[in-house]
Amino acid sequence: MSQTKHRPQVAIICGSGLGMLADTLKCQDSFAYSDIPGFPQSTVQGHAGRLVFGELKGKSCVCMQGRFHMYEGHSLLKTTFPVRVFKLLGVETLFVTNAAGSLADGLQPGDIMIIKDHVNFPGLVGLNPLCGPNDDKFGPRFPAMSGCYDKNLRCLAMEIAKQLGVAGLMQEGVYAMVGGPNFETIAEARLLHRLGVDAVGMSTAPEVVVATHCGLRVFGLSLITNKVVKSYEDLDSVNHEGVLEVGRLRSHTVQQLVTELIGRMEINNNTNNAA
Ligand SMILES: O=P(O)(O)O[C@H]1O[C@H](CO)[C@@H](O)[C@H]1O
Ligand SMILES: Nc1nc2[nH]cnc2c(=O)[nH]1
Repeated sequence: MSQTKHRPQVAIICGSGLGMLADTLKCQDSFAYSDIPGFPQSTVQGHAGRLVFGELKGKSCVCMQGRFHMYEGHSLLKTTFPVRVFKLLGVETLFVTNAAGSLADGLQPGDIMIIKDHVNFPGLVGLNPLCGPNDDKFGPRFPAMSGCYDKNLRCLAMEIAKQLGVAGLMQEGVYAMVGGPNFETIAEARLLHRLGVDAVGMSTAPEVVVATHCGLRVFGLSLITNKVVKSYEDLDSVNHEGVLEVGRLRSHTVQQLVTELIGRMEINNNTNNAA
């Protein structure tokens, strides 16, 4: 903390290809992950590996330009370590963003899904960052997850989208985390679709679990970068370059939305409030 004057209230985790969110911060102090004791290193293209502090619309923020994924070989405790650092820095609200594939017919590449809820597939089989001795300093042994994506922030985001003229690109939906790093087989895609999943990715859920455990308010959005192939007749296939490209194309809209939302949201409201 001696290295920066910023005392962040809001933390932002940038998804694949969404690192430009950090560029909007004013009066930046930036630190390479390699210079921060205990921080893992980013190994994925499109995740720069920098922690950026700065101001956004009068609010003090910290932005992870690059997140950690389970498939990189990090333990879940490591992938979510920054969330607990944010809590200790005094952060109240966590913004999580990701790139995801769409399973829902109504979600097209370039659309933005406000995350209403998630299915944490690794968590369902015991791969959960909260496994092991509970640290009561952060939260309870058995935290509720039924309200982990704040309803007020979701509503405010839709209101802002209307004002920005981008409401047509946005809808709420359910995100599922799978382990990766391979993309889905067609049978897996069909299974996820039948289970009611709208978008799938390889991140986010563990961060949200740890954030909710320690009482952070959470807002999440998925940039839809591709349709997940669900038909044996479909010759399309997804690749990481294409994922990053959609991030670049939608960077301005995502930046506008996040900036406005941070500017207009109330701070000091640390209660979980989801429908
Ligand atoms: O979830 P983020 O970090 O946005 O990245 C998504 O994009 C990558 C695949 O292209 C995977 O890492 C997936 O999780
Ligand atoms: N698992 C998964 N992750 C993604 N990240 C971006 N697109 C996808 C996808 O189609 N599947």
